Amino acid sequence: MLTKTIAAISTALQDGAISIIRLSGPDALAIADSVFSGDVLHQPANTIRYGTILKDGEPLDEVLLSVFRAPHSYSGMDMVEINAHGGVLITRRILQLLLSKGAVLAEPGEFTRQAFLTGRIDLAQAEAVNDMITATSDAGARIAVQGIRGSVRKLLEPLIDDILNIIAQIEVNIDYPEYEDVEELTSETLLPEITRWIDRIGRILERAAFGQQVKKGIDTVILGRPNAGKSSLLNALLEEDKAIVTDIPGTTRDVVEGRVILDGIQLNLLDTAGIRETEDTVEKLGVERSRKAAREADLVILVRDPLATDADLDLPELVEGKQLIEVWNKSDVAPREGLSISAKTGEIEPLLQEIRARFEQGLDTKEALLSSERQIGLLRRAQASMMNAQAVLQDGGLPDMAEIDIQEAHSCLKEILGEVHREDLLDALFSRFCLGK
Ligand SMILES: Nc1nc2c(c(=O)[nH]1)N(C=O)[C@@H](CNc1ccc(C(=O)N[C@@H](CCC(=O)O)C(=O)O)cc1)CN2
Ligand SMILES: Nc1nc2c(ncn2[C@@H]2O[C@H](COP(=O)(O)OP(=O)(O)OP(=O)(O)O)[C@@H](O)[C@H]2O)c(=O)[nH]1
Ligand SMILES: [Mg+2]
Repeated sequence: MLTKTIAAISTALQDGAISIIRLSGPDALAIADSVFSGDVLHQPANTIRYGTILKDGEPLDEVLLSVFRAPHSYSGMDMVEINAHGGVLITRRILQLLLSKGAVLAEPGEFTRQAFLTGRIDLAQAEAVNDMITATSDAGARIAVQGIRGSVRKLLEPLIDDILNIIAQIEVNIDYPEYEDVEELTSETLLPEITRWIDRIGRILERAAFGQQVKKGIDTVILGRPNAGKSSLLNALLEEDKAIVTDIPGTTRDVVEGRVILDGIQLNLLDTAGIRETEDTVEKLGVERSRKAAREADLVILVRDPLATDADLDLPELVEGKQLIEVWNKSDVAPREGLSISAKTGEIEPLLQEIRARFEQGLDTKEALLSSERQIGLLRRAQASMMNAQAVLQDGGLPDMAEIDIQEAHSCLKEILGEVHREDLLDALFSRFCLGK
């Protein structure tokens, strides 16, 4: 796999000021040398040179060419970057020329895959590179840059080391039970250790759920009685007249979507039909959609109408397990104690502050955050294995009977960093990357 030299266009395929064609692999320098006016083979590492790309002696483009030498490059292999005039046609011609000289067209994410396989980065760092490209909010980008810098390894390595130490101790106890210098490991000493690991993993998982929300945006549903001012609130949050507002209860029938970034945190907003008993077929379907949206939300903003006479909504089953913020609307005519806003006049600052307070926590701390589905799945498996080990010991089992579960947990944690990996899973992971990354 690491014997071929790959090439790809790393900039977007559209006319632009400059485009970059990348080469990576053992023949990168030689292939570049065969098409460049200057001497690439003797060009010092990490330098850029001016020259011409030549095809059969004919000049194709005037370019800048950079050289990186293994292992000090993005991919960890020899690399060349050609900075061309950014037209789609000329960029493609240069790529074709490189392919004709023996380079192989890269697969999506293959430069980053090389970086992983040469050991320059771990798998969590590779995932963070893609997270950076797909980030849609400042908060998402902040988590990604920490990930690129290796935050996941920093977070997990102490735990992995602790577990490995215990495994080693169990094995020594099995192999040399009579050995005097080895401290004997009993279920009594091991059990609290395992409980602590379960807690540690649990805390990481809790924060990971938060990291995941930040990455995809917080699915936020605006819920309430008809006429409470939900659509007005959506419009105020978006600063745009997106949803229809009238004084007729039951105006909103279908779900209306919007997206807003609040201090770097993305809210995926859904305005919904007011919830009430109704015989109207269309409205009924709308109410059902409101309930469904609420069930799938991360955050429910319950809008209360101080002018309404009907009973408040009682939604325990809908909001269970999610963040709930209750606001009184129409503060311009009927201010209330507690969170009180006016969607109509745009005075919604108290609500914004409450949202910030709920979701900002942890964002500016330097503490690392997991956010990938793959990583979280593995972490859950590690936790489940540790719980098995805990149960074995609690049932009076000896440490060596819990070893297999502890080992399983250990291997899940290592898999997060890619220290054990399966080729097909790597294929799936890197296929989500851009071509040329
Ligand atoms: N032109 C260009 N811009 C780019 C990239 C690139 O590959 N090329 N990157 C990627 O897509 C990102 C930068 N990431 C990079 C990460 C590591 C190395 C690198 O050469 N690392 C070596 C040397 C470090 C050093 O000189 O201190 C190393 O880690 O050993 C380069 C780029 C964003 N911008
Ligand atoms: N005075 C005042 N009126 C408001 C406020 N917010 C909304 N309204 C009015 O309340 C009525 C209903 O507003 P909407 O935003 O359509 O209410 P809704 O909750 O979306 O209603 P449905 O879609 O029918 O469920 C409109 O006449 C709005 O102008 C507010 O903050 N103050
Ligand atoms: Mg509405």
